[in-house]
Amino acid sequence: MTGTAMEAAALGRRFGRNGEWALRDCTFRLPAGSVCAIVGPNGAGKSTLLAHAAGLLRPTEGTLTVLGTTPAEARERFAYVAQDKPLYPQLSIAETLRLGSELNPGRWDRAVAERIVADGDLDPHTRVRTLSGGQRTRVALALAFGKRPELLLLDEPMADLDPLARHQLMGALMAEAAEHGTTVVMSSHVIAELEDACDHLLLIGDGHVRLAGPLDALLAAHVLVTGQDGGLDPHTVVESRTTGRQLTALIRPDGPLDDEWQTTEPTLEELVLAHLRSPGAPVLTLTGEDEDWPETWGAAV
Ligand SMILES: Nc1ncnc2c1ncn2[C@@H]1O[C@H](COP(=O)(O)OP(=O)(O)OP(=O)(O)O)[C@@H](O)[C@H]1O
Repeated sequence: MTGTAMEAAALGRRFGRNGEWALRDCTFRLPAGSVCAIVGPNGAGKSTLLAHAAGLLRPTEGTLTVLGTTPAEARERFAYVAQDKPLYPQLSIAETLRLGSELNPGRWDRAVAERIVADGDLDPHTRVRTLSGGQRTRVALALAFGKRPELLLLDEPMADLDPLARHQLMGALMAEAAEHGTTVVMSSHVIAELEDACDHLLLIGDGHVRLAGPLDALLAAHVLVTGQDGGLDPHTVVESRTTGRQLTALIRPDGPLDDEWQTTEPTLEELVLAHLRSPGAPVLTLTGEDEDWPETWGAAV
């Protein structure tokens, strides 16, 4: 078993004594070195989860550890880029990076931070307050990368970047993860950009973990079936639609399928959209360490 980058056990968080639960009963484990996408609808709890991992919020119940310890103790070993990318507006980019270097003595990678800024054609003397949203994101990512963290926590990092910048920074992110074994955990609503980049998925809905595990295993545990509207027992149906007598469904097979079904493996987008449209579908958590998988077709828990 590889090391663990993040582990939640029955994690729950409510805002206010009688407030709604933003997260409830969340249990998952993320191996070190993985690149994990956190997806889910607006208000699902993605930012709340990342803020707990960054040590900015305390659980109401349960636990969340990062890099094998508490977020407070791991503080120097991870970097967190919040959704609103807070930076000091009065500083220039160069001063911002210098601050990054002073706050991270012994681990600051000046070259990597400066390269990310230069790739965006940004003049280091520009004041942060005059930058566009996407340019601020680039500086925030430069600060995070420069820290040379073991774990990068990114809350919708690509949301305000143009397609070219998004592609280039995503590439930089992947190269970083591959070269240094950095674990990356990022929330995103842009599913298409996650498919090639991520190897783990955490789908959160209404504060609960709905899908968790290695992407390959989660995809392989599902099948898109098309055929005459017949029974799908004993398989688990995540979502089904009928047009005339034709039925299309995303299922989790519980054994071999009848020959009359046409089957394909879903794309990540199909998997995520089907679960978003069917919030009542049973939870599926795969560890990737089940040796007899996929013969057992995964274990629904
Ligand atoms: N400081 C807070 N006080 C009260 N409720 C909060 C607070 N922060 C978040 N919440 C609530 O917790 C729930 C989860 O919010 P969160 O920001 O984690 O969702 P999200 O999945 O990141 O959403 P989005 O995709 O819109 O960014 C929401 O119902 C939200 O209203």
